[in-house]
Amino acid sequence: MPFIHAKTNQNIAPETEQKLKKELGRAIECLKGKSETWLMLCFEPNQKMWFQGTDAPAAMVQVDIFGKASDQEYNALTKEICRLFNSELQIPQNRIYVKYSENTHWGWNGGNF
Ligand SMILES: O=C(O)c1cc2cc(O)c(O)cc2[nH]1
Repeated sequence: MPFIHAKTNQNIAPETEQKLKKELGRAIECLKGKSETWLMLCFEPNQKMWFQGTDAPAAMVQVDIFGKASDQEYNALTKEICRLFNSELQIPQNRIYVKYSENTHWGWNGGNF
């Protein structure tokens, strides 16, 4: 049950949002055992964001997972996320942060996994 929460100061057109949704559903498979089946997404476009003193295109992508993944898996996912946000939203890869959180407790449907 991963959760990807992406904030950006760029607009996201409806067709781009669909593409991001589809591609992130594939990218999450970089993490062993994760898939679109349990993936929740949240896009927050048009945010007021500054990085390194400028409001040039930037993104903050937070990935929450239940359990753990390896450094290699995280590196592969960061590569995919940066490639995707660059190709779809024209955000330079050096203006994209990707942050990971591993969670031991995750609730769903009235109970915890
Ligand atoms: O996506 C995951 O991290 C995930 C899905 C899933 C389903 C399930 O029934 C479990 O017991 C664990 C679990 N993790």
